[in-house]
Amino acid sequence: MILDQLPLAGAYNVRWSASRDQRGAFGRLFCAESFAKAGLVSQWAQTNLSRSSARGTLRGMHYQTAPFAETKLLVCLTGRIFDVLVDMRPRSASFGRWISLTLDGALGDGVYIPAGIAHGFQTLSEDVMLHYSHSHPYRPAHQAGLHYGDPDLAIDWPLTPVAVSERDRALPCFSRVTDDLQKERAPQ
Ligand SMILES: Cc1cn([C@H]2C[C@H](O)[C@@H](COP(=O)(O)OP(=O)(O)O[C@H]3O[C@H](C)C(=O)[C@H](O)[C@H]3O)O2)c(=O)[nH]c1=O
Repeated sequence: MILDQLPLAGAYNVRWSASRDQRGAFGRLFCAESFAKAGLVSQWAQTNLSRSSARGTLRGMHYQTAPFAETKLLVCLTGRIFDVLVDMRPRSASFGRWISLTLDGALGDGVYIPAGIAHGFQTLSEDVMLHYSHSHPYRPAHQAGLHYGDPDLAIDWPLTPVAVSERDRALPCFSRVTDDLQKERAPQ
């Protein structure tokens, strides 16, 4: 796999550099040694599989709060998604900035999402399957998120969102969440 730094510090596009032959293709999605050498998380507490049926399905924006803030390695297995990362790290130069990238299951595209980043995606095709590796276990009490339609973030979703969960519809806007985070940014 090939790690390409993204505009948010510590985030990477993880490209599947497969060996191809007459049978098809084979390649690594993750390597503890390579990830540790690159200073990335190299141990996972949990993996998840996410399946979305309809084109336009929107999930997010999610993150876990401390002490269960999690790093994620997401790999697109089938279909295509518009993937979005929002920097929630109070001391980051890109605090409050969002970036997007398209992940294609046919290419085995992945993204490495460091702790402190809110993550969400919208499917660009039907029948999308994603594989998640999480650095920390799931803790419902530490589940947090941002509203995908936050006017301050103005995330440029490519399609009209469909199949948004009630939980995601009720998530707060960035300005409400960051009041506390801004206090963290203030010089000590
Ligand atoms: C993450 C997780 C969820 N669940 C349960 C909780 C809900 O009853 C159900 C669906 O969870 P949720 O609605 O959070 O699933 P998504 O909306 O797809 O969230 C996921 O997609 C967004 C974009 C992410 O980045 C999150 O890391 C990931 O949680 O599975 C578990 O039982 N274990 C788990 O580890």
